[in-house]
Amino acid sequence: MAGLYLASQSPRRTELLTQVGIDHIVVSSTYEEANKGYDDPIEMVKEQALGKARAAVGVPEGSIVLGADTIVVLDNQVLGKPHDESEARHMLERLSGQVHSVITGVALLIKGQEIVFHNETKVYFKKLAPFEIESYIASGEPMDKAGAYGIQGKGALWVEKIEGSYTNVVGLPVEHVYDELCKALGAK
Ligand SMILES: Cc1cn([C@H]2C[C@H](O)[C@@H](COP(=O)(O)OP(=O)(O)OP(=O)(O)O)O2)c(=O)[nH]c1=O
Repeated sequence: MAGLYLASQSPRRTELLTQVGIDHIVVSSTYEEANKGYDDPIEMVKEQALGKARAAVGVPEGSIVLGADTIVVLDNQVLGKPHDESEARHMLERLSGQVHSVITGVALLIKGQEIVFHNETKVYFKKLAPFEIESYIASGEPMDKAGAYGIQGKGALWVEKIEGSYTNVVGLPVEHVYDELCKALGAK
């Protein structure tokens, strides 16, 4: 397989690819995310993923490039990464006791094609007490994560159940990525 370049600074995405044995090289992307101006959250994450992949830096000709973008959607409203603690508090208060979707858009640039898809997981959140929200924010965990929580960390305490892919919530639906890679490479 041609080399796979992951255009992402998310530690979770490289960990997930490593976990399942997909060799890759992490590179940066010059793409600037803009979460505004989209009516459809799915179109938004797909566009952002494609933008990140297209703007990958230092990728040799003929390589495979992967870009991804993850958001939380509650009542048709997009929750990205909180800018500060008060935004994180507000997000967690809104998620408390509710069901939301985590949507990841993925773009694969492979053999001259742009393959773009998404994956959606429903997450059922427990009701959070104010002291739980405060101690969670004080832990620092919410700050670099869409929706201000990490299911792979202390945020696991707030999740009652999920419907769909777990890895998708963490930031990259690796089983879906693997299927698309196999299809594109004619391996399956
Ligand atoms: C909901 C959820 C999100 N997240 C993370 C995954 C993503 O890293 C982040 C969403 O932000 P993204 O903008 O998708 O990604 P990023 O800025 O971290 O990295 P890059 O743009 O360079 O690819 O939220 C978790 O780690 N756990 C969770 O449970």
